[in-house]
Amino acid sequence: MIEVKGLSKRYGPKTAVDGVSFTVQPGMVTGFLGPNGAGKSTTMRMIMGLDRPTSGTATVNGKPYAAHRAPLTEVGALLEAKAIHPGRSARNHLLALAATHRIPARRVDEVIDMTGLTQVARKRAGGFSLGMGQRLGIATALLGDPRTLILDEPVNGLDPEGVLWVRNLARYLAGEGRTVFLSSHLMSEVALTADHVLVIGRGKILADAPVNTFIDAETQKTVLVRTPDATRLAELATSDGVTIASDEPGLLTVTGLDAPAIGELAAREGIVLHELTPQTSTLEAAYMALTADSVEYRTGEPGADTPAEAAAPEGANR
Ligand SMILES: Nc1ncnc2c1ncn2[C@@H]1O[C@H](COP(=O)(O)OP(=O)(O)OP(=O)(O)O)[C@@H](O)[C@H]1O
Repeated sequence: MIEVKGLSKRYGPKTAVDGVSFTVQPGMVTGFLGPNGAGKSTTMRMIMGLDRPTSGTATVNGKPYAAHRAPLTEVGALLEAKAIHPGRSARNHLLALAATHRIPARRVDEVIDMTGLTQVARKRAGGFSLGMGQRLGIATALLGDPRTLILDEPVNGLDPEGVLWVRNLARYLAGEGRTVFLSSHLMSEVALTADHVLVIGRGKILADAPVNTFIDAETQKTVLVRTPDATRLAELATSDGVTIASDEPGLLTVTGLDAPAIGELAAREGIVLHELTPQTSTLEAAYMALTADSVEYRTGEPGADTPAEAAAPEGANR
């Protein structure tokens, strides 16, 4: 379990993390989402004792990281900065780490096997592709068979097979009762992997909820209706709290009424329906709705009149 209380980090005038409190529970995968520069990596680094908080506390399995006598068996982390000697082989890197943490050498071969690195384990890590480097980072995180895993962008650089592997691994580890905390920019991936999401924007926690609760809270349910009598149905369905949009003749997107209510209204009025489809909202839509005001680095719309907004400097936010 990870417990963070009132955690803040300031870099000079910049507040990277602003008094965040949350708990990451064992037995599930928690996704950590937020726009670029929102404070995800800084938060994870403070949990791992790599950055000193300006204020607040972070504990893993009940203690600050540095207070654990055998930290690698408590927490395994994949963080962005790679601390591996480029001339060393992956196996030797893991063996050296195992030796200094009293982890048996056979565990090195286990994690090499688990992460699919067997073919390249004796090659210089300096020649590794981004994906192989990620696998080695995950192997390093798993080395101590830790109860808690912190993975910053674990699918970065992985091919589709690698992405699927990380998803299955994260779910498997959570299924064993471990705490799995991972950040990702890939919303569809987080939707498939995580049970719970924490959303951070400009250093503050914006949401802390089960994935489905978060999606329901941040998005409006819509129903797609196809009918040759669209104008009449739209007139009959319009009331307080109901909005109807029509992007093409005969097609309505209804917000504020569910599919059974629309179907029953149509039946009462003798209106023929060709399609009645509840639209499922996505994690991406919920995330976009929530973080719209928290984006630090915003790009202009393609084809918009003012393309100069791309990579706007800090402080130029709206
Ligand atoms: N060492 C540092 N010195 C100064 N500012 C920093 C430092 N590290 C991070 N920051 C700033 O703190 C803020 C949070 O950065 P952080 O890397 O935690 O965000 P993030 O959510 O991980 O972003 P990304 O998704 O782009 O990785 C950013 O504005 C960043 O520029």
